[in-house]
Amino acid sequence: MTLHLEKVSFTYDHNPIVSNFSITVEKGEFVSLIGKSGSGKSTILKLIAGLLQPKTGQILMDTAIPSPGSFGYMPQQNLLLPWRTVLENLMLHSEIQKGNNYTKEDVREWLRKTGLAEWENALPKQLSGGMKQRIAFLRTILTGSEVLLLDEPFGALDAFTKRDMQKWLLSIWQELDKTILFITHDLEEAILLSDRILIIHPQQGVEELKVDLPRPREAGMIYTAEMVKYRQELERRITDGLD
Ligand SMILES: Nc1ncnc2c1ncn2[C@@H]1O[C@H](COP(=O)(O)OP(=O)(O)OP(=O)(O)O)[C@@H](O)[C@H]1O
Repeated sequence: MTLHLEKVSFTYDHNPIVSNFSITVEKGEFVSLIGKSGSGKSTILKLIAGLLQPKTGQILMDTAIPSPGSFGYMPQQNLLLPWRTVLENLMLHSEIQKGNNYTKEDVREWLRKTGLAEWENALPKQLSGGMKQRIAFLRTILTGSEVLLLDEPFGALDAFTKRDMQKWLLSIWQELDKTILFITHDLEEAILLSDRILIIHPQQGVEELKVDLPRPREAGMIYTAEMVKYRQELERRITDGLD
């Protein structure tokens, strides 16, 4: 299904944060949102997730109002419950989300597939930052939603862990056939992961850059001349704003 945001606007305390914002995201696309701090990226994801209501405009899946289960939202903080093991954290949606029943065995299968089986009984405090983000991402997948909304999932990780996570995420996404909207401040990350990058200009709108690099993407691509060209183009567009 195709996600449409049509002339969506939102204000906090009468301050316009998102103005007349329109985008279309096709099923299975990987789309990144970048823009200066405070440009409204997190607000846009929260509007799509249904955590905030647009003041005007509408959000549609094809032509219908999305159902509550359409989106899996991963906020900036991973929000794993500290008293629950990895397995118990991953069972959460099966326990609380009507119509989304999966078993512990299903979760174990996911943990095996994603190389995390040995962490099943660990508590969040025993996990590294990267490992916590992997579990939080798995939990987002287990919502069963077609569209995953990921708010800067790797922002707090060191460069090496980040590289591992990007590879891991791409390998899972290639299997999944899910749509991903991904916020990042890291231009290389946006280019390496995305089919398209949306550059958010506060109050002015959105620009788009299509990334025509072949898939599967390899980490080594960040050293290519093409990557440098995309990077320069992005930097220019973020800094210049819209005419
Ligand atoms: N709960 C809130 N109440 C009032 N203003 C808010 C609230 N949350 C965010 N804002 C304001 O809305 C604007 C957009 O915030 P948002 O978090 O969407 O930006 P962002 O582009 O995701 O920023 P960053 O890249 O720093 O995460 C900012 O000016 C912020 O101060």
